[in-house]
Amino acid sequence: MNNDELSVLADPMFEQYFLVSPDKLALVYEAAGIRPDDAVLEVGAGAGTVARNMPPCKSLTVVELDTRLIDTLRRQVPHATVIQGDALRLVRELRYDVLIGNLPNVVTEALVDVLPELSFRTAVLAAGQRTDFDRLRETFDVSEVTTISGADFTPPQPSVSRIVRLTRRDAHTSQSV
Ligand SMILES: C[S@@+](CC[C@H](N)C(=O)[O-])C[C@H]1O[C@@H](n2cnc3c(N)ncnc32)[C@H](O)[C@@H]1O
Repeated sequence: MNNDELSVLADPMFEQYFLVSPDKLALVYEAAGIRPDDAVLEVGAGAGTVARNMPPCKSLTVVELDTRLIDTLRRQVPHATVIQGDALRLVRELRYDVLIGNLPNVVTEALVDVLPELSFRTAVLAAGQRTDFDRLRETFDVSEVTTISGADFTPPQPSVSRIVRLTRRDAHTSQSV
């Protein structure tokens, strides 16, 4: 799927900017630390530009709210389980080791509130400059991976987002023992 086709699909009402920068995608995959036996969940999967090159894993599930994008996701990521629905509900219902998300900022804010209740190992999330991750530091190691904006996306995203990595502290401890 080329950039013109992605631009036609994008709906600003849903803050649909699709991450296409190979360099930034590589940083997302590296930060996620996906292992071959991991179940991976991507929320707000858009047109599948992140999911289509996800590193090998046991299973890949992608969630997207916009019904218009579901057929595109099925075509772009044929090996994934594609679910149409609300990420805020599905993150609680599904089981996964790694969570990846680039949701609208208001949805990410709500997602951050529920993260401590969930049982994933690592999350890599795009977030606005104002999203406060400090409240998660008791439960997670929090680090900023990079920023994404402008031509990293198709169509270009006017604002700057941060890519933030969260690793559960107890998962970190058990790996290093
Ligand atoms: C900025 S786009 C990112 C798409 C893709 N992850 C990427 O980086 O190319 C955000 C996506 O989240 C979807 N979205 C918005 N609210 C959502 C929700 N509550 N649950 C699931 N997806 C949602 C939008 O339809 C849109 O496709």
